[in-house]
Amino acid sequence: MKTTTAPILECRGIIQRYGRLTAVDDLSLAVPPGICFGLLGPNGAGKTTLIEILEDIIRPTAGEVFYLGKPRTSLFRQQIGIMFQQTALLAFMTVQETLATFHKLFDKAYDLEELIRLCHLDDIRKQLNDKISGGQRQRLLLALALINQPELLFLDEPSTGLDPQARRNLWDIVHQVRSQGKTIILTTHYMDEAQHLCDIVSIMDHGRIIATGSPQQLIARHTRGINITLPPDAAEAITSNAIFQVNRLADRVVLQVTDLNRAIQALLEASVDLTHMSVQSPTLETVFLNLTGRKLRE
Ligand SMILES: Nc1ncnc2c1ncn2[C@@H]1O[C@H](COP(=O)(O)OP(=O)(O)OP(=O)(O)O)[C@@H](O)[C@H]1O
Repeated sequence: MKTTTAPILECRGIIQRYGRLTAVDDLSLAVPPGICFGLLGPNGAGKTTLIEILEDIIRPTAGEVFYLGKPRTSLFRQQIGIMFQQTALLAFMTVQETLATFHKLFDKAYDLEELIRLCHLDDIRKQLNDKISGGQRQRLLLALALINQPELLFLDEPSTGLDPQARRNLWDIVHQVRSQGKTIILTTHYMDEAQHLCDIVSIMDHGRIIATGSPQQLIARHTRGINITLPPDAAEAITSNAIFQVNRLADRVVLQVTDLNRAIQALLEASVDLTHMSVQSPTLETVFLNLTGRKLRE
């Protein structure tokens, strides 16, 4: 028998208007508990607006939000964790003092030493907040978002501006939080971040959700299965047909194909220079390109 899990968070018919602009356009979604749910979309898609509505920071023009099947109460903000894109930290406080100050505010707070270990803050606990690196700051902000032991954690573009190593470090912690059974809702511009962290992804564009599924499901549903990449000036004579779907980007041409042998044969017959050809599996970026005709970051 198929069992369905009740969503931890659900919204129905959300509309957010700013004057004549509709930032969120009649949007509904349901997030099952215990997963990492990603909202992916280009600049201006409406991700931050939607997430701030879900966090109860903005009251929408129309629509309803339910937490654990019920309308949210005034306690909701104390029950969840939010890692904001920008948070001011007091420069004269150390990392440990900052954590201890917030720790005192909650009855059901995370064990401080455990939290410091989880977020890899041990080595910097005596450092002043304005003397820590970008990656260390994000880990501190994540620890602050977790301090009240929330079941639902919001991460708004958590790794923006971090170097690859700091991103990986943050992702490892997010994985651990997810493996503790917490539900995570994150927004990101980065396909690799969504692909790495998220069980379910919704792709948003122009205030609407245009596709939802696991990264693998979205890739299987919305791509041809194989990407051939060539330099931008190669394959000028190739147009979309039964063999190829052609996407010409500023820095490359991507040919999406289902049958690699047939595609390469067709390219050779058309005298296309394959010296700089590479073959990849499609990613969420390919999904986004196919659904919107645009790159994620244009
Ligand atoms: N307070 C506001 N007043 C007026 N317009 C707003 C306001 N907040 C957002 N917008 C507009 O709503 C649209 C959606 O913005 P939003 O920040 O939600 O998008 P986003 O997907 O989060 O983009 P980004 O990835 O750049 O953060 C944009 O056109 C934005 O300019």
